[in-house]
Amino acid sequence: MSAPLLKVTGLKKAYGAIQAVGGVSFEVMPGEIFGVIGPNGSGKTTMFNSVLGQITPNEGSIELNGQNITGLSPLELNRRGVGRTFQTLQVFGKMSVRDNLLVAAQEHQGSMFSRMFAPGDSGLGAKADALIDQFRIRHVAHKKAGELSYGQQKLVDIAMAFMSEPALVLLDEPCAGVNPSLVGGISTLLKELNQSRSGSFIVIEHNMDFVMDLCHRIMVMVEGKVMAIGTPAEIRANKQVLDAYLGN
Ligand SMILES: Nc1ncnc2c1ncn2[C@@H]1O[C@H](COP(=O)(O)OP(=O)(O)OP(=O)(O)O)[C@@H](O)[C@H]1O
Repeated sequence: MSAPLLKVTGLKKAYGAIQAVGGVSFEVMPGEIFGVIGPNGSGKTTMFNSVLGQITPNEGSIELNGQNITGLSPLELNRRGVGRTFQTLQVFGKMSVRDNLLVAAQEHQGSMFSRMFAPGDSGLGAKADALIDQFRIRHVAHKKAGELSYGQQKLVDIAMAFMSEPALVLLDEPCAGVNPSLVGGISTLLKELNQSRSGSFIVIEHNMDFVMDLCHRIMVMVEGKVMAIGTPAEIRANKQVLDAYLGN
C-alpha cells in the first residue's frame, strides 16, 4: 500500500472554552477524493483551515508526503502543492474569466508585484486555456467574471485552484448556493480532474447525494471529533452516524 499524501495526527484547536477540533486524525491517500461531513459547528472548517495554514492548531501534526507542514503559511503550502477553494466566491468580478485564472497562477508564483502588474499572460496562457476547455467555459472566457451566473463563477473559482497544478486541493462546500441542476456537473468535473490530473481532494459539503457519489472515503465529524471514516456505503450503514447526523 502506498504512503499517505496527507497525514493529520491528533489535531486540536480551541477558541476559548470551545474545543472546535478535539483530537482529529486521518490520512488522505494519493489520488483519493476524501469527503468531510458533519453537523454545523462540528469543526470541519477549523480542521480545514488548520491544514491550510490559515490558523495554527494548539496540538497535533500535519504531514504532506512525509514532511511536517504544521504551521506553514498558506503561500508556502500553495508552493508545496496544496490548493483550496473557499465557501464564498473569490473571483475578481471586473476581470475576465481568463485573467482571473492567470492571476490565480501568479499568486501561486508568490509575487504580489507580479500579481498586480504583470502583463496579461506571463506564459501561463496555455495552462489557463487547458482549464477553460476542461471546465467547458470557453464561451465565457473573455467575459468579466462578475457578469456570469453564480454557478459559472463557482466553476471559475474552482478552476483557479487548479492553476497551480496542486497535488492536494481542499474544496470548501463546492455546491453551496449552486443551482441543483449544476451540482451533477460539478461532480462530473471533479471526477474528471481527479482522473486527468491524478490529484487528491478533500471536500467539505452538506449535499449528501453529492458527497456519497463523489468521494472514495468520507470522514464524519461530530462535536470536534471523528465519529467514523469509511466508504460511502460504510458511512450510510453506520448506525451511530445515522443517529447523530444522517438520520435527521
Ligand atoms: N474564529 C472563531 N472564534 C470563536 N469560535 C469559533 C471560531 N471559528 C469557529 N468557532 C467555533 O468552533 C466550532 C466549530 O466551528 P467550525 O466552523 O469549524 O464548524 P463547521 O463544522 O465547519 O460548521 P459549518 O458546517 O457550519 O461550516 C463552533 O462552535 C464555532 O462556533
